Amino acid sequence: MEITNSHPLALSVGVTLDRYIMHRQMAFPYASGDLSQLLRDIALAGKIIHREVNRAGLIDLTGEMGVENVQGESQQKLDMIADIRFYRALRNGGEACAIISEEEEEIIHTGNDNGKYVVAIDPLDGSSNIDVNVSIGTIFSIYRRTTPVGSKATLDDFMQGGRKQVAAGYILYGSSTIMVYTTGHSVNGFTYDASLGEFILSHPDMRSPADGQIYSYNDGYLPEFPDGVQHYLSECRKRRYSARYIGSLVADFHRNLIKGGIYLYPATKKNPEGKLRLLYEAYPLAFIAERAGCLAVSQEHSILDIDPVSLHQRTPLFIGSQTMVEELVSTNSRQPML
Ligand SMILES: O=P(O)(O)OC[C@H]1O[C@](O)(COP(=O)(O)O)[C@@H](O)[C@@H]1O
Ligand SMILES: [Mg+2]
Ligand SMILES: [Mg+2]
Repeated sequence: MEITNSHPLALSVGVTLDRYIMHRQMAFPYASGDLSQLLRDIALAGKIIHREVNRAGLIDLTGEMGVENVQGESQQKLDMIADIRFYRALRNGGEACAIISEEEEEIIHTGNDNGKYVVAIDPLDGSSNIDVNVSIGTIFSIYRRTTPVGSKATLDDFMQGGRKQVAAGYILYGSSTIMVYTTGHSVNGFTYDASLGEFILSHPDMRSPADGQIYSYNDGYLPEFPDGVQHYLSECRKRRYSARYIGSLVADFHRNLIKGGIYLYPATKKNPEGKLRLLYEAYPLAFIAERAGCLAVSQEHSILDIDPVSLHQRTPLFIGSQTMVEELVSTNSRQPML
């Protein structure tokens, strides 16, 4: 029996993340490969967390740590594990000189003062879903440092603004684990094949539908939402759109990115500035959203145009299909949103 290239037993495994990154790098003759290595380091940490998430119930990784993070939220064990795993992968990789994390109050210096990049990270997004086996994720944002290489990174390196991100992405630990990221051009998704230990290109050049029929928000807070938002949501209901809310931003965002939809988390009494964090939740997802044809706003402003002032600042977030976000904003301009 002759085995040819197209023989069903010899099907190609597809384009691995490593190979994809290498090819992309070749498109930039002056690229040093540092950003490529940093993306690989993040993927490595993602593989480790994939393993920990999958067996969390077997190795006592569920439940709370019994301490609170800088947000005043009770830290889950997996929040800490993910935080440590990313710190180690970025420290050992050598490309990131500093990190900010949802789980840490201050800037974390990795000791790689010659590293050219800084990373803002939500090591585990959707913490309330960890113990109940619902999709959770990791969100990351990368900047080229502005402080001199060789020196200690400072707050300035993280206060550059959303449009200065050089890369952003997320890893979704769901029915499959997928890493989605952009370096400012196309958005691509790579599904993890644990049997090979490789992320494989499964969602090339992701483009989101211009419109959608899915809306995602926590209905428990509806009475506190501004009139403009309540009016928009009642329109969605009238049109019999589907209400879908997983309670993990990454998972709700990913579904809406693929199917068309909108995720809303306005300011509430509990979170008058909004709940989601600008630097490691809103900025990176807005960077991806805009490159996939979506919009991300807070009130009238694009999320990427909000000036950063502090490491853990929050923002209202409305993100999703262009037509839906535009309609929400115009509904707002007719009725006060906040
Ligand atoms: O429980 P609520 O108020 O609906 O908030 C859910 C939102 O908060 C988050 O869990 C915040 O992220 P973390 O889990 O990383 O703290 C989002 O993932 C999610 O969309
Ligand atoms: Mg989060
Ligand atoms: Mg988190």
